[in-house]
Order: sequence, then structure tokens, then C-alpha cells
Amino acid sequence: MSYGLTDACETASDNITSTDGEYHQYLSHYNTPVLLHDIRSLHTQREGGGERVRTSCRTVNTASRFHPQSSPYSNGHHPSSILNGHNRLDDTEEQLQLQQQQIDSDYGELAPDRPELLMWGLTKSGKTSIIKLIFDKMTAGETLQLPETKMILRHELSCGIHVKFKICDVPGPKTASLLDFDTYSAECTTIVFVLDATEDCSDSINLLVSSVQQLYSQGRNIRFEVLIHKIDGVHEPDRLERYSSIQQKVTVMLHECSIEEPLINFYLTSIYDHSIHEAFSKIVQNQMRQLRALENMLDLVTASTQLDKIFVCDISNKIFLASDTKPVESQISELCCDVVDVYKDISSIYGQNSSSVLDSMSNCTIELSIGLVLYLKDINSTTALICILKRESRINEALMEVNLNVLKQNIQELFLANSNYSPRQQIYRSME
Ligand SMILES: Nc1nc2c(ncn2[C@@H]2O[C@H](COP(=O)(O)OP(=O)(O)OP(=O)(O)O)[C@@H](O)[C@H]2O)c(=O)[nH]1
Repeated sequence: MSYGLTDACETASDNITSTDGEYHQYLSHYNTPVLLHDIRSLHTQREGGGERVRTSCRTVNTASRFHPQSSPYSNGHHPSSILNGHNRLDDTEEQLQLQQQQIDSDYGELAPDRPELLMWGLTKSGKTSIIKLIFDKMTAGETLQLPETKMILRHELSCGIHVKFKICDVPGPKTASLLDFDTYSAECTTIVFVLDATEDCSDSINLLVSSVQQLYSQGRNIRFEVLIHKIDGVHEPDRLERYSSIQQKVTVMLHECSIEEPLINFYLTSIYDHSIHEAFSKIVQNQMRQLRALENMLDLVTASTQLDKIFVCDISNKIFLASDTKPVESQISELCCDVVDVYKDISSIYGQNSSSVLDSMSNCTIELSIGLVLYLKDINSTTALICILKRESRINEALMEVNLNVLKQNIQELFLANSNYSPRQQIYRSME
């Protein structure tokens, strides 16, 4: 089987026009992406006509990005380079990159409200260490030297180019006291509660429950993401039991306070393994409006190809912005973190000024002795697709390239379409 879906070929000729200047007539919709069926059929047709795969790939990519009904400039006001038809078969790599930069900078100018995460929990529970490790590239060992937090620190962060949020790090109380909590939590949209699992947890649990209660009494049903942290310090067989007992205690106490359905998630984490990246990925995903649409896209791709799993990953922070919705084992996300590390190491050695070593047409493939192949492809300078497939799938590399290019483009457009203002609307606003 090579990518299945042979019936797509029959519909191809209706949807595709010539390569000499016409845009191709297939649409990409953000919530119902038309990806592989159309593209595979295009590819099949081109191959039959004797054209090189790379050419058809470039053509698909262009059509997907700048079709009048699918592009962010859908009101007809295309940037001149697009109207002039430069983005066709003779596109150079630089032109494609310039167009990408245009999309990215348009997005950067938009200012949708950013979610604010409050890091909350007793002193020395590990709040600052988590921020420093994920977003500041501090090593776990270096966090041993971190001083106590004395004042509120607000960080403006982003995962990938498009997912932006704030994190507020505050001095942790020494006991379960809510003094200053109202000030800290005034602006926050989510609370990341860090609970040290190596110590007696009763104070931490009391602080957590009273914080939920406080916000609830103010009519704010804010999501709590509870990190049962420093789990490396708990004997491995006892970890799940610790998790269940904390979760149960909190649920019972909240129930006693008549809070029946609190928005609360629990994670086991440690800065000494990838669990903190995995948990923080889920927390970031819960902030993203585009998550469902992204997952739909990735589900569509895995359902139609031999790819077992696809992740959209923020490379610099090792945060997974989305994946298809098939259940994933923890070891697989660990593997993905490892691929990112390998990729970053190679980039730092061979890339110019530590920039990416991949251009938009290349990818990084790693074959593992356990029969899995890991495949990494850039979406932009900070985000990549990571695909996992079985070695025996004998995947057609060229088709994979075509399909991932279209997926990549759809992801870019999805982020633009889901911003509060389209670039054009913003121009109208500033002219009023
Ligand atoms: N074993 C272990 N130690 C950790 C972990 N995370 C943080 N620590 C250690 O916990 C200590 C306290 O970490 P901080 O990040 O300063 O704690 P904090 O919650 O910000 O403390 P305050 O600033 O007082 O509120 C440091 O020595 C860290 O190295 C972890 O996952 N495992």
C-alpha cells in the first residue's frame, strides 16, 4: 500500500488546472482541511505526465497558500508579489521564504489578548525552576542555585511564532495563606499550581483548595493545572498511588465546599525528565483556540497515510502544540523530545548563527533500531512537524514531502484565520 486512497485519482482532473499560470482550484479550509486526497491525486497525475515530483510539490504548495478563497488575504487584496504571479513554478526558495515572513510578520502585528498563566504554590515547590528550564534553557542542575522569588515577575512568552501567552511567577507563601493571592490572580486566565510531591502535601493541598474556593466565590471558574512535581524524588512504584491520593483528597475537599465540577487537571512532573515538557505542552494546548482544528487536520493526515503519529512541535522550548488524537505512550513523546535535541545539536554545529539547517524543501529522518522512523520537517524557524512511522511502512518519500508541505501551509493559514483580526481588517481599522 502506498498512501491508499486510489479513488482520489478520478476526481483529480476536475480540480487541477495547468501549471502555466493558473491557480489550482482546490480549497483548503481550516476546520475541514482538504489535504491528502487532493494532493495525492495531483501527484499521481503529474507522475503519469512524466513531471518531476518536486515540481508538482511546489505547485501544490503555491496553490494551497495563495488560492483566493483559502489565503489570509481572501478579500481579494493580495500582496503585489502574489498578484504578479511570482509564486508559481519558477519560485525561488527565497521568494517562498519572503512570503512566509510576510505572513509571520502580519501575524506578529496582531494583538489578540494573551492568556496569562499564574505559577502558584508553596515556596520552594519548583515554580521558577520550571519556567527557567523550559523557556530559559537552564539545566536542571543549575536550578539548585535559584534564589527565592521576592517579587512578581511577568514573562511574555511564545511557543512557535503564533502561540503567545504570559507567565507570572510570584513569591510562594510558606504556609497555606492566601495573602496577596487576589493581587497575583487578578489578571490570570489559568493557574499552574505546583505541588512538591516529596514533602508532606497537606499544606499544599489546603492552599490549592482554598485558592479554587476563593476564585469560585468571586464567580471566576478558572482552570487549575496541578503539577504534582519533583516526582523523581518519589520511589517509582509509589508514584501512581501518590497521584491518585492527592487527586482524590482535592476532589473530596472541593466537593465538601460544594464545588462539584472544578476545571482541574493533574500531572506528574519532574524537571529531570521529559514529563515537565509533556505536561506543559498540555497546558499550552489548553490555551490555544486552534487546537481542535489542528487536531482534526492531523487526524486526517494519519488516517489517510501510514504515519502513526504526528506532532506539531515548538522546537526551541520542546513544547508540543498539537498532535493527532490517537493515544500516545509517554515513551513516544520522549522520543520526539530526543529528535528535537538531535536536530538542535546538528543545527548548532552546522547551521549559520545557530539557525535551522533545514530549508523548506528538506527534512531530517532518523531510523531507530526498534523499527521506528522519526521524520522532522520545519514549518517555520521555531516550529516543526515530527512524524513517527514504522520502518516496514516503506513510505514514499516524495509523497510524504508533498503532503507535509500542504499540511504545513494549512497550519500557517489556520493560525492566521484564528487570530482576532485579519491583516486586512486591521488596515481598515487604522484608516478609520
Ligand atoms: N528533585 C527535584 N528538585 C526540583 C525539581 N524542580 C525544582 N527543584 C528544586 O527545587 C528547589 C526550589 O525551586 P524553585 O524553582 O526556586 O522554587 P519556587 O517555587 O520558585 O520557590 P519560591 O521562589 O520560594 O517561590 C530548587 O533547588 C530546584 O532545583 C524537580 O523536578 N525535582
